[in-house]
Amino acid sequence: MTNNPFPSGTVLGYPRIGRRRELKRALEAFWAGRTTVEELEATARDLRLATARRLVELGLDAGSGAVPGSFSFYDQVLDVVALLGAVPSRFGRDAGDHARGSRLTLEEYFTLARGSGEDSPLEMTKWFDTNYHYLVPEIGPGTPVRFSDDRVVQEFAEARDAGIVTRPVLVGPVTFLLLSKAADGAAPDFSPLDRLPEVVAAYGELLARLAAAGAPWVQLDEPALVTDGHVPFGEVADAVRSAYGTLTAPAVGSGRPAVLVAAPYGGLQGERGDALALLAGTGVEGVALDLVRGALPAAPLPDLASKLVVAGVIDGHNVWRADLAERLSLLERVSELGAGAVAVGTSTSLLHVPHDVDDETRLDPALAGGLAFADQKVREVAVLARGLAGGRAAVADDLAASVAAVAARRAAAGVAVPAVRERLAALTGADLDRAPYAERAAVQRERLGLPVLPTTTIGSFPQTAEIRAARAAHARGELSDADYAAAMRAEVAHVVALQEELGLDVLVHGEPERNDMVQYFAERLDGFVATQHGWVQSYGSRCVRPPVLWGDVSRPAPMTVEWSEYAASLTAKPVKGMLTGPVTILAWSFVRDDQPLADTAAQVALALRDEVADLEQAGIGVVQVDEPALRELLPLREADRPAYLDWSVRSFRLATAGAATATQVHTHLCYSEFGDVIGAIDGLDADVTSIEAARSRMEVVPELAKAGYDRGVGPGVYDIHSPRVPSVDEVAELVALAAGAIDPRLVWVNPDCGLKTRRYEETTPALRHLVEATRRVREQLAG
Ligand SMILES: Nc1nc2c(c(=O)[nH]1)N[C@@H](CNc1ccc(C(=O)N[C@@H](CCC(=O)N[C@@H](CCC(=O)N[C@@H](CCC(=O)O)C(=O)O)C(=O)O)C(=O)O)cc1)CN2
Ligand code: MET
Ligand SMILES: [Zn+2]
Repeated sequence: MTNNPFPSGTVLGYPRIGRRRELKRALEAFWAGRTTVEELEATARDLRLATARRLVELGLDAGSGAVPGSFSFYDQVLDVVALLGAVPSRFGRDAGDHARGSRLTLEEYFTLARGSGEDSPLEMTKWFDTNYHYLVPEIGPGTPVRFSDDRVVQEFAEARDAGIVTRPVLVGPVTFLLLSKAADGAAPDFSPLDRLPEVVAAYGELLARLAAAGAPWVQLDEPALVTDGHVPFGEVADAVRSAYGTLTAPAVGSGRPAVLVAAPYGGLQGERGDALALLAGTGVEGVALDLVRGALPAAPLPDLASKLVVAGVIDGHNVWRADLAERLSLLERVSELGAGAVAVGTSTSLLHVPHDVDDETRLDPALAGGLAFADQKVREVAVLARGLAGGRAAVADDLAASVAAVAARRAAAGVAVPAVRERLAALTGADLDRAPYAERAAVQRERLGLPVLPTTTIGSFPQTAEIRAARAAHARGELSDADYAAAMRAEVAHVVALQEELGLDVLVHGEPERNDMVQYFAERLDGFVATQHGWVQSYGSRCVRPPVLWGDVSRPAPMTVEWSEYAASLTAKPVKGMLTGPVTILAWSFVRDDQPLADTAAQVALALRDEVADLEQAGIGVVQVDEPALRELLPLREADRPAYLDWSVRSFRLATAGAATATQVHTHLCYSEFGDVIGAIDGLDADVTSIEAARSRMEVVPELAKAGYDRGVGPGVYDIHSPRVPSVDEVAELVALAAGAIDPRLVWVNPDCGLKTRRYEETTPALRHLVEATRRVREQLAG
């Protein structure tokens, strides 16, 4: 190959939720039974075509496969489950349907994602180091696997008929199986990778059909290749050779599209092995490299001579406008690698960024000028592609404008605030330490007077339609500040009364006033700005609006005190103040890239430290600092992990170590495989840690005990991600299991996570069962 097939450049994927969250609304209307499946399909088709046309309008070629076909109704990993018909047996799919290779209905597809009745859905977990969640496939020796779904082909044909030749994007077979878990009941030595040949055969069938439909390219995403995971590199390498050897072998079918393997989220050349050399040695026609997170390969690779390299020089994961002159220099160095052709691309799919900065009419123009959301990034790609082909002179004005924008951002007022920097510089090790735990525990026991197995919740109570409507009306100016505050106080009073009635021990105010646990704080801290329309998909139809952390962070005024204080005034029981921790605030924001994350985290931590002090001043004796994203930011490469764990733990301690000995500090972690961070959990030095545990049947508790953890622990006793109400027996069994795995005096009883996405219909009985189950286990322990 000597010609660049994508002279306009390309992007690895594009947001699919819609500029105004059209897909979210269509999905939720369908799930609620308000619309038909035909209406949902029609909305999705309109969205796909509008997206393809927009990408062409922004500069991508319409005829070559430069436009990615990256739509999904729910999740791209679930899409491969559907492609393979790999439905776990508990969903009771008809074997005849599978044998005929018939497509899952959309209803069946959504049942896998959301469960139904007593059927729990597939587990959900974090997609690499992002705030996107995918559904975890369950693959056993007997799980059906065959080509079952031609949706990808239909979507290609639909765009083709509208005049746009797209490049279908799918998760690749190796990553799919590495992200799968072994189905329940599989032998201990079974690995999902054992099913690679059948999975690859199904992809082969898909490729043949895409070729027949006229697709010149297909993109297979293999981000697992940029991580140091639990499967040894040698096994991964064998899988890659086998999968891509088979898929590109001349013998397959009547033809196939050219294959582009994309490796977003990091570099392919790891300490355990070189996955770039590995891919270069296969028959794939192209490799897409993440040159934002990953380094440029140090030496030319002869095997690339016949291949396309898509150089991912535009950051798909953050929102800063690029210095295009500097990016063009990087592209010129990519050209020296000896590849057959170099096309300009993004480092990752644009799934992680909002649609369009131009929608943000309320942003300070100085800041807006430094931002690039998805649409701006497509334009950046197109400019670089013209620069690469035609030389710098061809795009001189664009280069100059980008350089000026980056310089202006760096120099803007508020980016470096001397008072914030001086405070940071004056910190010492003593600022990270509290009194020894034994001393704290004794004083806190005295102060709080809690029973054994204290019960509590993780913070939020249901965000009802009324709460959201009130906030929306307030934002539109239709509800005054005073009326909005009164409505939220009424909600707090209701939540406190409910907890009293249920008999919980440590109460919360319920967080009704928070639109989101990160955005709420960002809106109250200097150095951040929130967006109006900057929605990003988190999972399924759920979205977040990550704030932009652009400057030095400080706290102009207390952020949460009035709410906690009000809740405490309504009850004699302890009320837990509720803050989001520094690592999570960073992880769920778009963060400045001009200083180490550790420094940014420390600034956020200092603001939280002041908030903790103000809560204490107001008489609050228990403060929870949530760090659900602690595991999420864990670097994908082993070598980078110790430094991360060091700064992240320090930032949490900086936020909390100012607390008095008598103040009980809690933290909360969820969405985690905790094995890799057990040491860090201990290092946080919180008095109590609540942690997701129900789906894994408390297995984290013995792990903590084994690691010598000897402070309070609240393993979640029921999964809040499903509407299912757990029975008293079920909860009692889990509480007893936890109390048997660690000193029962350390055990707290709570749900797995906050209740904001649930309804009261489920929440009230579930918590009633939790309290009753705890009462039973207390009796057993006493007797
Ligand atoms: N940032 C973040 N990341 C996280 C989590 C989290 O809580 N926050 N939790 C984990 C799981 N992820 C989640 C992500 C989103 C939601 C979620 O519930 N999102 C809501 C939006 C939450 C929000 O921002 N709400 C705002 C805006 C709500 C809204 O859409 N309002 C309507 C108007 C409503 C009306 O008029 O009635 C509109 O703007 O159109 C508010 O309450 O103020 C949704 O998609 O529906 C839950 C979990 C991990 N990552
Ligand atoms: N305090 C927060 C809540 O209950 C913690 C959520 S962790 C994603 O919603
Ligand atoms: Zn949580």
